Amino acid sequence: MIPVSVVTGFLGAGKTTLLRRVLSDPAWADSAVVVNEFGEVALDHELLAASEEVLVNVSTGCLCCLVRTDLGTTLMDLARRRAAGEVPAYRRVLVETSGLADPAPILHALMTEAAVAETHRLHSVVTLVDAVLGPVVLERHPEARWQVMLADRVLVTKPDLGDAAAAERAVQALQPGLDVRAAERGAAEPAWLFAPGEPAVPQEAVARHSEGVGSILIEREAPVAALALTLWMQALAEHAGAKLLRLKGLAALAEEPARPMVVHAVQHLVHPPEWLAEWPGGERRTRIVLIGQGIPRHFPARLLAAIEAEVATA
Ligand SMILES: Nc1nc2c(ncn2[C@@H]2O[C@H](COP(=O)(O)OP(=O)(O)OP(=O)(O)O)[C@@H](O)[C@H]2O)c(=O)[nH]1
Repeated sequence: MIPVSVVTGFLGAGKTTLLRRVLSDPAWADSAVVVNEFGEVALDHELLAASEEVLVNVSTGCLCCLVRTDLGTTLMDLARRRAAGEVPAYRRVLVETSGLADPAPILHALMTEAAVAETHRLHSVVTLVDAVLGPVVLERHPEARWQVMLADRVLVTKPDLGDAAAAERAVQALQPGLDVRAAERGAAEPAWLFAPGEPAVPQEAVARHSEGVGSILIEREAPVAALALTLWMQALAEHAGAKLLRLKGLAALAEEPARPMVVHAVQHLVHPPEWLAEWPGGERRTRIVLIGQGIPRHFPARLLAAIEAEVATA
């Protein structure tokens, strides 16, 4: 039986950061990782793959809605390749769900779908709650509440930026007595994170979602001036505020087009950019995904064009 652990948590809570850290530990590098993202392009896959030699499978779309076909097929296909020696003999599977996933149908499928349940065992569910936005997110988004209610343990992330104790109280209000710890940038003990849990079999096979959430893709062939990009992200975070659930992507800067800058924002919080050593797949193109609730479709691209024009004339 192959143990499967589910890593969940709302958009931008720090799931990819945690997995990168876990996979850099030699004792945990023999894990297969299945990443699911919401949005039109998959970036986590590139961020993870760019940093580590791991198995990554991606499906864009919502795993909890595609779960019958996608997750089951992915796990069975991986297991077949493992048995055939086509991929390393991984010892466990870590599933990173999309931030918008209701974990109930995912857990339901893992535990009840015959072929999967015969070869895989649901081992544990760890949910990430961000210390900055966690309490508000838990109040506003049903997916985030289900993620906590179905967790075996919760890791509070970004304690360096927010009130970890308040986030823990919000978590305990949903599941009193839950094992909660805080760690910065995924620096939690993997043996604790992935200790065996007692996942409940949820009744729900159908996902429950926040209303009106959609993704917008910004693509650019020409590099963008660093100042324009920074001003655009700040303006979006300030003006779209809570409607901007997530922004992330790879940007080609006019000042340094040879390597991609990784940009991240979560609601009003703009994280400092990071750099990748090279463009994944060699494609030097800015690709930024916004996940929003009620953001007009053309607003982000028009705002960027207006700021670029302003910066060019300054
Ligand atoms: N200061 C600080 N930043 C963090 C911490 N954990 C994650 N981040 C930053 O938060 C941003 C989002 O982190 P990700 O790991 O991409 O979050 P995610 O949950 O995988 O995001 P989605 O897949 O879009 O839901 C990145 O800029 C990270 O560097 C932390 O503990 N402290």
